[in-house]
Amino acid sequence: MATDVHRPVTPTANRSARAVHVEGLTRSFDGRAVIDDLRLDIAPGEFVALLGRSGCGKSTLLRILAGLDRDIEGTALVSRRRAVAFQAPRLMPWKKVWRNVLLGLPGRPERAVAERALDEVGLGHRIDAWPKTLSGGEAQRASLARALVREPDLLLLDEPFGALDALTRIKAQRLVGELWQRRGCAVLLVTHDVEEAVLLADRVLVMDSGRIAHEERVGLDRPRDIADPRFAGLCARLLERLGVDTASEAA
Ligand SMILES: Nc1ncnc2c1ncn2[C@@H]1O[C@H](COP(=O)(O)OP(=O)(O)OP(=O)(O)O)[C@@H](O)[C@H]1O
Repeated sequence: MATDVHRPVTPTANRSARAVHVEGLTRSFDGRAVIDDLRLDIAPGEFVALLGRSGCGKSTLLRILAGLDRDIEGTALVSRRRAVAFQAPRLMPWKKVWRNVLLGLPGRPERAVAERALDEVGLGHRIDAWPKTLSGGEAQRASLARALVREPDLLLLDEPFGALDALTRIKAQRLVGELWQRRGCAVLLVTHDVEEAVLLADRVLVMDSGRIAHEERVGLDRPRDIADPRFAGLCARLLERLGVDTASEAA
C-alpha cells in the first residue's frame, strides 16, 4: 500500500541525503496515472536533464518536486532548499526587477541581496527596471536570479530556454552551466532539446508512460564539443528512445 508522503529533507540533517529521492511515486488525474510508480534519485551537485514526449508528465513531476503539487502517492523526498524557474519568467509587472527577485523570501531581505544575484546572471544594470522593459532573455535571467537568492541545493528548471531565440538560448545555456559549476547545487532540467540535455547534464533521463524509461550517463569532459562524434552518438541514442527516426530523417 503506497503511503502519502512529501517530506522535505534538510541536507544538514543528513549529509548523505540525496537532493531528490523519489520512490513509488504516482500522480493521477481523473483516474489516469500520469506519473506511475516512478523512481528517481539525484545526488547532491548532480546535473540531470529530463526528456520526454509532450504530455508524458515532466512538468507534473517537476511541480511535485517543487512542492507545488502534494496530491501524490509514494515517496518524494526533496531538499528543502530548492528553487524553481519556469519557461515563462513569471515576473510581477507592478514590481521592479529587484523586488521581483526578492519576492517570497522570508524576512526583509536587502536590495543588496537581489543585486548580488542579478550581477551573477549579468543583469545588475537592470536592477531598477520594470519587467515589461526587459527582453525575453533578460526576463529569464531575472527569473534565474530569483531562484538563486534562495541559495538552492536543488534548482528545478522547467524548459527555461524554451521561449528564447537561438542565440539568446545558447547564452542562457552557458550561463546555467556556469552557475551550476559555481554554486555546486543539483539541477533538474526539463527540456525538449536533446542537444541541450547532452551539453549540460551529467545524466540524461527519458520519461515515458509515467516512469523513467531510459537513462544515459554523459561521460564527456566539459565544456562539451557538439562536433565530437560521441556527443552526436549520445544524441542519436536519445532521439531513438524518444521515438525519432534519425536514420530516415538523414536519408
Ligand atoms: N491539473 C491537471 N488536471 C488534469 N490533467 C492534467 C493536469 N496537469 C497535467 N495534466 C495532464 O497530465 C499529462 C502530463 O502533463 P505534463 O504537463 O506533466 O506533461 P509534459 O511532459 O510536461 O508536457 P510538455 O512537454 O508538453 O510540457 C497531460 O496529459 C496533461 O493533460
